[in-house]
Amino acid sequence: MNWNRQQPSPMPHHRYRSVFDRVPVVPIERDWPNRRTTTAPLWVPVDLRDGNQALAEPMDPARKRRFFDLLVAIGYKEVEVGYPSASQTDFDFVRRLTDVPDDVTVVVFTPARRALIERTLESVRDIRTPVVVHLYAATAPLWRDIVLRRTREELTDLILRAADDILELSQDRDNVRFQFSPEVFNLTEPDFVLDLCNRLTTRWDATPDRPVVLNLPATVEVATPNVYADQIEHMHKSLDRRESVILSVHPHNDRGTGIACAELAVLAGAQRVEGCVFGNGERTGNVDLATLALNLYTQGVDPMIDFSDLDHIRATVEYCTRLPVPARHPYVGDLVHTAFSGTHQDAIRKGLAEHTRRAAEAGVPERDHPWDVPYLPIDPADLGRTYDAVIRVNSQSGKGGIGYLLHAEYGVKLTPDEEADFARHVQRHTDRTGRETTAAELHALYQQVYAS
Ligand SMILES: CC(=O)SCCNC(=O)CCNC(=O)[C@H](O)C(C)(C)COP(=O)(O)OP(=O)(O)OC[C@H]1O[C@@H](n2cnc3c(N)ncnc32)[C@H](O)[C@@H]1OP(=O)(O)O
Ligand SMILES: CC(C)C(=O)C(=O)O
Repeated sequence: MNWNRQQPSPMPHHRYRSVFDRVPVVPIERDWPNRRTTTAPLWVPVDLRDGNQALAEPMDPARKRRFFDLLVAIGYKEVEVGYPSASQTDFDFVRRLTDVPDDVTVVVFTPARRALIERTLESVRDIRTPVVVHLYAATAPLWRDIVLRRTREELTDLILRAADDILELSQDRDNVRFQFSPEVFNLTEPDFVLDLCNRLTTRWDATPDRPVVLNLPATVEVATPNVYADQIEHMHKSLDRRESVILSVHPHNDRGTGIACAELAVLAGAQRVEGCVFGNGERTGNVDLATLALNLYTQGVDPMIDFSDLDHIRATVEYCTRLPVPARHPYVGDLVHTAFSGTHQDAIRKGLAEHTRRAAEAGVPERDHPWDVPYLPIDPADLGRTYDAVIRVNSQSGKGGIGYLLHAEYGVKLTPDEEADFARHVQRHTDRTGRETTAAELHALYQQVYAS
């Protein structure tokens, strides 16, 4: 019997090439599949630069400042604050950042052009706290050939001259460190990008006390995450002065696997991750730092960032970016802690009751007891949320969810037989209306049905 009846699609897939035909992927003895992540990497939000450049209306200074203050308040210790040579707004915002806490590093982003480097360094002239000057240039062949129109040698020359300019213009500034990003690292020949990175750490004289950040972006995501992990592990194992380099990654999300790329890259040796708090950024966005942090949290690892008031963080980010967070967004979306379906509701209800029972038995507050509730990978209360939205009723629901809601909202406790009977009435009602039934409507229906 032929169970596979799929037909070739009419779409011209022959126009596209596998990543393995676009860039040499060095075969490596990979260690990353056997590793575990037990500590948080250094997080660097780039919302004020990469996120900002993706907005139809870039943030005004007030919005930028509000975003910056939020990032610092929740625990980020390094923040990319802008592209100061891009606009007067960006420049002025950075110029005014003279009250940054001592333990927070600001990163400023610049292309490899002397005049723009001068402007960038001018923007941080009065900042006494740590500063990273972040130089970027595209290194992948497609960009070299058609955008920059330079050979490998010419591009190396351009980048090293820019590195020298940065060195010269910051020579009396002890608080300045350096970062380089070979843009579209993931489509760049490994020998070329390795050579370039090594030349930069030599030129900038990277030391353990004054490490250079080498940030290897998947500027446009083009491969499955294991390929990116291999590329990162190759660099991790091959770079000169490794102990004087902070190896950083900067995934985008074109294939929807930015999170996986970052997680595997950390296993592969990356120490630092750049992204945006809820994944804003060019096209499908930068990697989502909130999801990455909370993924760690749900493995029992301290993310080192405080997401315990997630709705406040979300409201601030939505205000600053003018972009709504979708209902299904991991951890923070309106519907991510909600079950409409009957068997899930039943499991959650039993799981919550069992959680309460076990905590009491152990003699610890419920908020301290290990969390193990079916279908809820995280306790909504840990994110500052209530259990109000955990169960909602429509035609997909069953007696368990209906009973839970009536009890939780109105203190009406039904016996199992009563629940089963009332659920039949609710089912008829939800089938007829086709809508969700609120707790209030449920209660009204209950009173109507059992009035006498
Ligand atoms: C992956 C990333 O996120 S990279 C960051 C992208 N972000 C931004 O572009 C936002 C801010 N940018 C800007 O405000 C402007 O692009 C500026 C001020 C930097 C430059 O503006 P303009 O001088 O008008 O140039 P334009 O925007 O057209 O950029 C194209 C030029 O930059 C060159 N260029 C591109 N990247 C780089 C780089 N990293 N270093 C040096 N030159 C570069 C291109 O080759 C091109 O030069 P050409 O005109 O000689 O062909
Ligand atoms: C140049 C860098 C860091 C970048 O924004 C990207 O490649 O997406």
